[in-house]
Amino acid sequence: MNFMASLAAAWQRNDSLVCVGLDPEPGRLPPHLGQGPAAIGAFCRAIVDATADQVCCYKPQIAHFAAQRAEVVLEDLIAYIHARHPGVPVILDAKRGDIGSTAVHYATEAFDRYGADAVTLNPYLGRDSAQPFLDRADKGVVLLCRTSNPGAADFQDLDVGGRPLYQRVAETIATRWNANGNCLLVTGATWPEEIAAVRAIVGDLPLLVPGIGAQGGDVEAVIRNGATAAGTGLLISSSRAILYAASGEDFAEAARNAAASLRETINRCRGTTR
Ligand SMILES: O=C(O)c1cc(=O)[nH]c(=O)n1[C@@H]1O[C@H](COP(=O)(O)O)[C@@H](O)[C@H]1O
Repeated sequence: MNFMASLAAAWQRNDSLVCVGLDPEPGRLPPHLGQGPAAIGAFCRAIVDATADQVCCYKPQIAHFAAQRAEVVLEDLIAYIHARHPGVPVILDAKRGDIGSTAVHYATEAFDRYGADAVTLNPYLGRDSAQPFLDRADKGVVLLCRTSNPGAADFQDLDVGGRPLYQRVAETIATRWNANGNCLLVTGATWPEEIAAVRAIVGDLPLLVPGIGAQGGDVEAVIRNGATAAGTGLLISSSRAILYAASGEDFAEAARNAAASLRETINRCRGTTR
């Protein structure tokens, strides 16, 4: 099944728009797990097993693994998710972006080495930098549009012919880069007005929305401004608020409760609470 179809199926099956970000931080692992790559693997597997029926996808962030020499742990983790929780897609958060001849290798890395179902990209270098990813029609290509961080406006809001750059990015990707129907955009939860502006431009194109939880984004505003008419179209991502809900031996149970609570809040806002 291609990425968009498995995402739609996961939205439906788990009645969830929650994306759990897998961002293991060495200083925040539960002490009883120890430290190092093996502890990172055990931590992430426990989080996944505790939350898999509450989510529509996972999003491991590559630097959190690579910085700890745990790339093999990341490979094994993505294989583990596919084997133990089939149908839950995995977005590799790598924010790649380079000239085409190098981008080919980044695409191979994300999809063939790591086995990710989708990957985040920075579109700054333009169409040819994204083409090796766009050509993988079965995979998702998640492009930064209006990011969640405080400095997002520095470049993304610059006026380009009467409209801010991020709106040009949204329009160009939705109308010209999405020939295979495999594009998504990143719009931070911390900027709800910008989410509404992007939604108005891109129709039902899915939006990855990080910034809930630790960054303080408002779930209700995200749903109001970003949900499609069908009440989906969003992957609402939270990492630290779920991963580090507790630091003791109950960390996985606490993560499950945090993910379930976010799912409930989202579903209340979109009116699908069962
Ligand atoms: O592409 C991303 O995932 C991303 C885009 C963005 O605009 N803001 C953003 O925070 N992220 C990522 O989403 C995660 C947010 O983590 P928390 O703030 O702990 O939920 C981090 O892994 C960020 O790298």
